Amino acid sequence: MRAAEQEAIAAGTPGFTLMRRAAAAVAREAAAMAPHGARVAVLCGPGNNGGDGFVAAALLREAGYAVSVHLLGEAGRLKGDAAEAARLWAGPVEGPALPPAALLVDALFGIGLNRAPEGAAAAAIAAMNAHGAPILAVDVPSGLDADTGTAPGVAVQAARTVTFHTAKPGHLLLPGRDLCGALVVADIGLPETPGRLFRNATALWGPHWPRPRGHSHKYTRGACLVWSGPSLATGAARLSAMTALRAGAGIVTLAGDHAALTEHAAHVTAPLLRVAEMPAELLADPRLTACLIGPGAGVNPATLARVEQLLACDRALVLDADALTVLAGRPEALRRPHPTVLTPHEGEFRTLFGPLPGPKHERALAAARASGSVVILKGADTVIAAPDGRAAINDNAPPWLATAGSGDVLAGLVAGLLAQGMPAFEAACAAVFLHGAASTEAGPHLTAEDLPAALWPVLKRLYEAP
Ligand SMILES: NC(=O)C1=CN([C@@H]2O[C@H](COP(=O)(O)OP(=O)(O)OC[C@H]3O[C@@H](n4cnc5c(N)ncnc54)[C@H](OP(=O)(O)O)[C@@H]3O)[C@@H](O)[C@H]2O)[C@@H](O)CC1
Ligand SMILES: [K+]
Repeated sequence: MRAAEQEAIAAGTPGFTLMRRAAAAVAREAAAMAPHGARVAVLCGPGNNGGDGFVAAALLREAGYAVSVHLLGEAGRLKGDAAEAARLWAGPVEGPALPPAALLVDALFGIGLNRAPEGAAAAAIAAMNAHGAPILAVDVPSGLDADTGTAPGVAVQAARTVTFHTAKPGHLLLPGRDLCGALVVADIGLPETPGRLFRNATALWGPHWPRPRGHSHKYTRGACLVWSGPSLATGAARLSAMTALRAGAGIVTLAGDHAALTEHAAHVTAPLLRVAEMPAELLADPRLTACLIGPGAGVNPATLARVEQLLACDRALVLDADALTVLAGRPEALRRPHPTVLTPHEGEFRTLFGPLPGPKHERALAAARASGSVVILKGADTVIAAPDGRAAINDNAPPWLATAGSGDVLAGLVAGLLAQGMPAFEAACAAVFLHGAASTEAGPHLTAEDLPAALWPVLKRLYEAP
């Protein structure tokens, strides 16, 4: 953000012009939140976030709102663009105590927050939260660290946050995403800056989406092997297999012992069923393009032996659940010269990689580098990280996706896309995004069994997009 701002300024756009554009977006959002003419209280801080607040206040007053401006600190100590902004505000500048108002604009701290708010700053944030009016946060809810999504102390709970140019990690990672309320990203005319950290969206992986052609047959669409758990633990692999088929893999094989396959046979029709003791018995088939192991597998020496056999093969591989736990503390064992995707939740992640420091996307990146694998670190704010340094934060998962079996569906989705030759990072990002979109499609009270069906309309819409 700072680099984009510097580049724009160097190219001839004054910083104050950027501030005016930012403030115009703030005023636009405020007008959408408060009835025309209503009282709006704007709380400004000592830096340029406060500057945005001053300019927005002037614009809102011009538009007919009854605006009061409150400053934390002394007007005489404002510098640069913020000082210029304060001069634009012709009305009185009051202390931080807030009057009754229909809307509060939080322009206290933005991306310049550098420590936990204390004293008067903490009190001002607490007073905003206790006020009762909805809060529109400028750039970042004050107190939230835009780089990490964490709050070092007290933070504003906004109803809406308007940020500029692009979402920051703190808007997407929890608890930051919840503190933001609805997120609006406003264009302020900054140049595109090359980056390696993304918000997960169709544009990130759409160009790699595998589209079957007229001459496709089931084996050219990719063949996927899903290793089953034993009898009475087969449901997880079944969910994965059905989702891999739905994702477009031409053929999916469920493999395991006879008793397990008997259970599968009672439930599914499309997947092939193969009795096998070890994956190597099936890897001789050259048409097989991707394998998945872990759902329902069990944490035991047999699972470890099967995982090691699959790691040694030359197919794309997804390791989930128990297949990750059996490799506790040995991420280097995952290094292989073929596409590999790991799908740990926080507990499995810690077991495999140990405690890593830093925000979620940095921990996922460190794990991706340590394992040479694409890591999907699951949660309500799932992060996808690649060993080459790319990472994406996903924010489209509804809370009702937290249900038994949804992880098995995700693993199957990744495997189905890998089977079709999609590159690992893109396949992982697509799977996480579509998983969230399918849960939104299915709606509250979904069960994991609903997800493969809910994926169908979501996938069909992908093909309708230009
Ligand atoms: N970049 C861009 O392209 C654009 C940026 N724009 C806007 O500028 C904002 C960034 O402005 P910024 O850099 O001045 O930082 P900002 O968030 O105002 O905070 C710094 C001030 O807060 C203080 N302070 C910090 N923590 C504190 C604490 N815990 N408790 C108490 N004080 C604390 C800190 O004080 P100090 O550390 O010096 O004591 C300093 O005075 C950005 O979020 C966006 O709104 C737009 O106008 C358009 C284009
Ligand atoms: K703010």
